[in-house]
Amino acid sequence: MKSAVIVFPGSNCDRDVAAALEQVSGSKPHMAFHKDTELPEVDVIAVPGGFSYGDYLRCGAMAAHSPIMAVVRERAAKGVRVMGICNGFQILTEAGLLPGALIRNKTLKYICKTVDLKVETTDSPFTAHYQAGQTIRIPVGHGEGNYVADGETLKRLEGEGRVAFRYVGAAGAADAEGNPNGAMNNIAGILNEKRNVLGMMPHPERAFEPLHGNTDGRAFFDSLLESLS
Ligand SMILES: NC(=O)CC[C@H](N)C(=O)O
Repeated sequence: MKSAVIVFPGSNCDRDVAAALEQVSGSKPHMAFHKDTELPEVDVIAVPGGFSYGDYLRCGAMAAHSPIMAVVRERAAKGVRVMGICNGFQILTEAGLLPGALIRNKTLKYICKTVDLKVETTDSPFTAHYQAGQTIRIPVGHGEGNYVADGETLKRLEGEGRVAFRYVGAAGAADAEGNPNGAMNNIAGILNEKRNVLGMMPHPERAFEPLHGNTDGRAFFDSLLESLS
């Protein structure tokens, strides 16, 4: 599995996601800079978390217009798997690669904690290694993770099984109690129509190896590897 990680000024999860990709695939990801206008042939592109361009004007708004994103858009259209984690999810929505938007958390506070997520679909190259309906624990760290979309978009996401992960309460049911940011329909992660682009606010790369205290994110990367074999 060949991969690339996009590095913006202010990215801070680029190395974490690169470490997970390297461990799972055995090959070092190509680290691409925001100003680059080319990428080597890769199977997977990671748009990592962080504070690209200092989160001005909105999280992800400026990064979405950086030169490398034209290449990411092109590759996504060709079916390359593109994952946006946290700030990466914000960038992919700002770039129009995923529908909806991420606005400020309902508490107006930055939230950093581990949350329960329900795996809503295993029909994607990012989630095939989980069990449908499985509850996993993954860390979040964001100020603008509140997913919003118009009614028509939500209906399509739900109807087409494109909600990948949902925040759940302690009992494993989708509910407001487990939802840290106020996201509509408790949405934590979504897929595009072709299911090769995924965005999620929680960080699977922060729950990847035993040293992290939790390995529930590992299956995310294993799914990608397996989808390519
Ligand atoms: N960890 C992150 O990617 C943070 C995302 C973004 N800067 C926010 O605060 O919402």
